[in-house]
Amino acid sequence: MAYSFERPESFTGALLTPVQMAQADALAGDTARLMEAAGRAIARSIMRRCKKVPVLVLAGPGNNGGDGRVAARYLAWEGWPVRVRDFRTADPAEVARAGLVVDAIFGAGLSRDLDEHTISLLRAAKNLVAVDVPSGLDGASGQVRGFAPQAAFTVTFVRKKPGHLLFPGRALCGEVLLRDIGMPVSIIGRVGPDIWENSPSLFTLPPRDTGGHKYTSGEVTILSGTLPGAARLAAMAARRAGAGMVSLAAADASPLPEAGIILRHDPLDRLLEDPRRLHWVVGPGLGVAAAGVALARLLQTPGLAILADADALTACAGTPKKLRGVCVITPHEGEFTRLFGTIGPDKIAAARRAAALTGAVTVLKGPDTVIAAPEGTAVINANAPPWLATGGTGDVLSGLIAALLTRGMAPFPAACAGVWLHGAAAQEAGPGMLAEDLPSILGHITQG
Ligand SMILES: NC(=O)C1=CN([C@@H]2O[C@H](COP(=O)(O)OP(=O)(O)OC[C@H]3O[C@@H](n4cnc5c(N)ncnc54)[C@H](OP(=O)(O)O)[C@@H]3O)[C@@H](O)[C@H]2O)[C@H](O)CC1
Ligand SMILES: [K+]
Repeated sequence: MAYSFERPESFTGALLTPVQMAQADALAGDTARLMEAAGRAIARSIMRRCKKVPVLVLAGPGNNGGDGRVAARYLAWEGWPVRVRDFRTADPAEVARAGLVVDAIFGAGLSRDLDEHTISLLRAAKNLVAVDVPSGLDGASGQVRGFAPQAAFTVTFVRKKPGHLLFPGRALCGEVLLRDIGMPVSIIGRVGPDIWENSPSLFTLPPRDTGGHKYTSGEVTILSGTLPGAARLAAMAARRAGAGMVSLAAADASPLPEAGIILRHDPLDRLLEDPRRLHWVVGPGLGVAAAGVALARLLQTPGLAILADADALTACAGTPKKLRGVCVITPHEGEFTRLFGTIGPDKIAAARRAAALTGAVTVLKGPDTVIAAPEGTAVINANAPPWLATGGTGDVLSGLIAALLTRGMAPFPAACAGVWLHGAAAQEAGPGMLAEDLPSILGHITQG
């Protein structure tokens, strides 16, 4: 059964694949009315955002082309100089002369790579607005079929598509304007979205337990090893994000961490004797061999919530079934590839495959992080600024998600919340941010 969010149909963060969009169209059964609304929305967006210049609409053979033709009619009514050309006979020289090109060649019905003629047309455009998606962009995966142009903005309908959020699609679309064209919400519900854009609407942060003591807020134990700074960053994030107690478990005599973090030198078996010690982070800076041994030992103990990251993932390279029993995994692309093989052209399918194989909520990190649940629900995150891609930020994310687990969140919403809050904290920190700047910001944005 799919993970169920509250208000799933009306929530505009639901994403529809091109196949699901076609199903919705078929169920709605009134394409002409929807196309009229779509064309009007495109024309309005252009009139609001662009100076009045000669417009050339490149129209394809399907309904994407139909939307473009309707848009041309509305623009002409408003006195805009506009011409429509069938993409098969259009001339690149004419495209190059246009002040604005409306790319209505292919949308959801793209079925193969663009041919040379279509590529030469789209390459010639100097200023382009895309209808639904830039032609050549696969709306399901964000991948390019041969070529796709850079749009100034993209006008899409009903719900965004995964390809608007996944790279390289996200960059090619420019700003994505989502327009309501009167598709009944009940039809979206019947199609059954199973991919979502991450946002606070997907999760509820539990209130901090005002009447509780440090153990009722949950304890996180983070294994520390060869690079103790990584475990410390995770520990700082976990403390700020509301874990009641945070322990660093170090086999050797590591230097003292910050006040407030408990350092334990006890062997793992001894630590596991404490029944309150339920939440574990294994991997950041631990060393691959130590991580493999510790993970195997933790997995022998029933009832633990284990987050595996970094060296714990590398320790399972090529044998991902060793992760069975882990609750959340947070691989970046390299770790993912070592575990499961190449991501391939469909990042959502890859994350789903990994989640199904391991039984763990899979956070496939990147500028377009995908979070997948073992039963297949997937979420794409789009709030991470580019400066979040710096050393140590992954350790912070691990500690943050572990803290949310100790606060009682289920693994999937905890992962969604962690990824979103991580991006929000980085935005607040601004360019030039260091990973160690994030925990203090998390302190105030993770209140329930
Ligand atoms: N609910 C909505 O959101 C609505 C969206 N609308 C718009 O409709 C399009 C989808 O329309 P559709 O007709 O299904 O598909 P396309 O317009 O994208 O194009 C399909 C035709 O294009 C041919 N095709 C596909 N790829 C290529 C290619 N690389 N080279 C040449 N020809 C190609 C395809 O041929 P086949 O051989 O595959 O059949 C089709 O002929 C959506 O994007 C919105 O813009 C509606 O207006 C209403 C509601
Ligand atoms: K298009």
